[in-house]
Amino acid sequence: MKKYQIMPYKMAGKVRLYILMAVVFGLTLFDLFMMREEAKACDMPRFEDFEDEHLAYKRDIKLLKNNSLHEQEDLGEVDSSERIFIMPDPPSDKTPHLSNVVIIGATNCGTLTLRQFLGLNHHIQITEQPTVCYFKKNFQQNGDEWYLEQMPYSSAEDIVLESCPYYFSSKEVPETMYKFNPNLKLLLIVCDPIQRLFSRYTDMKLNQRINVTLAQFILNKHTNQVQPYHFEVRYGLYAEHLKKFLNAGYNLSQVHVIDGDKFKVDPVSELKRVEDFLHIENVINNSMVYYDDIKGYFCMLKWGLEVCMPKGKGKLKSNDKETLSKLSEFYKMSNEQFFELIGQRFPWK
Ligand SMILES: Nc1ncnc2c1ncn2[C@@H]1O[C@H](COP(=O)(O)OS(=O)(=O)O)[C@@H](OP(=O)(O)O)[C@H]1O
Repeated sequence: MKKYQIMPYKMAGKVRLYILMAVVFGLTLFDLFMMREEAKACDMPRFEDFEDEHLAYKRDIKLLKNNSLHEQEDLGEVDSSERIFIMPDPPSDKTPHLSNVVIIGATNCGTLTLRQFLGLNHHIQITEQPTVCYFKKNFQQNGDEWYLEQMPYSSAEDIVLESCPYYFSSKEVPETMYKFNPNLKLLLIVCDPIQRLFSRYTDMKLNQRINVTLAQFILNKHTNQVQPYHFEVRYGLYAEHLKKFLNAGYNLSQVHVIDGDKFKVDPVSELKRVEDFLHIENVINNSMVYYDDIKGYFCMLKWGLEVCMPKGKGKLKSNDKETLSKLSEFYKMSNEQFFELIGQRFPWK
C-alpha cells in the first residue's frame, strides 16, 4: 500500500520535471528565435545582396547609355560625329593583365563614382564588372585564370583597376591579397562614418530590406546604446580596417586616401591627386565632367555620352539628434586613430 502511495508521488515528481524541462526548452527556442529576429533587424548584409545592387547598377548604366543614345538621335543640329557611341575593339597590342590597383572601400562614400570617373583616363582600364571581389569570395571558388578572365584589355604600362568596397571590412582579405600581390596600390575613399552609415541605412530602406528607424537599426534595444558588433556600425571603424592591411604587409605609401566629401563637390581635383599617386599623366579635366542640377551630383561625359551614377539618393539627412550624438561619441576615438594613422584630418562630427 505504502508502495502504491509512493509511486504516484514519484510519478508526479517526474511529470513536474518533464514540464519544467519542456518550459526551459520552449524558452530557449523562443530566445533563439528572438535572437534570429534581432540579427535580421541588424541585417548583416549578405555578399549576394551587395552584388545584386551592383548588377542593378550595371543595368542602369546600360539603360542610361541607351537613353542617351535616343536623346541624341533627336538632337538634329548637333554634330553627330561627336555623339555616336562606338565601343572600340580591343587593340591587338592589348591583352588582359591582372589588376595592379584596387579600390578597397568605403561603401557609400563614392566608390562606384570613383571607379567610373577614373575610367576617363585612358591609362586606366577598369573591369567590366563593377565589383570583381576576387579576394573576397572568388579566391577560394575560382582560380587565377578566372580572375584574369575578369580583367579588361590593357597594355603592360596601364593601370588595371579592380574595385570591391567589401574588401575593407574583411578580416581575411588583407592577408590573402598581400600574399597574392604585395605590390598592389590601394585606393580608399572615405567620408564621415555617420554619413556613410546613414547612406547605407537609406539604401537598405529604399531597397525594402529593412523597415525600421535608424535608432532601431543600430541601437541595442535593451541598453539603447550603439551596437558595437553591428556589421554596418563596425564598417565605419576605419582605423581598425586600415590597420589590417598594414599588418598584412602593405606600406602606408601604397595607400591613397581620397576625401569623399571633396570628391562629391570637386571630383576633378581629387582625381588629379589619384593620377599623381599612380604616376600617370593627368588626363582627367573639367571638360570631362559636368554638374547635374537635378541629381545634385557630378556626372561624366564619355564617348559623347552623359553618364550619371544611377543611385544618387543623396542629401537625405537624419534628424534623430540623440542617435546621431551616440554615433558621434562611438566613432570619436576611431576617427582620431584614423587621422593619426594617415596623417590627415577630416572635419567629421
Ligand atoms: N557624382 C556622384 N554621383 C552619385 N553619388 C556620388 C557622386 N559623388 C559622390 N557620390 C556619393 O557616392 C555615394 C554612394 O557611394 P558608393 O558608390 O560607394 O555606394 S555603394 O557602396 O556602391 O552603395 C552617394 O551616397 P548617397 O548620397 O547616399 O547616394 C554619394 O554621396
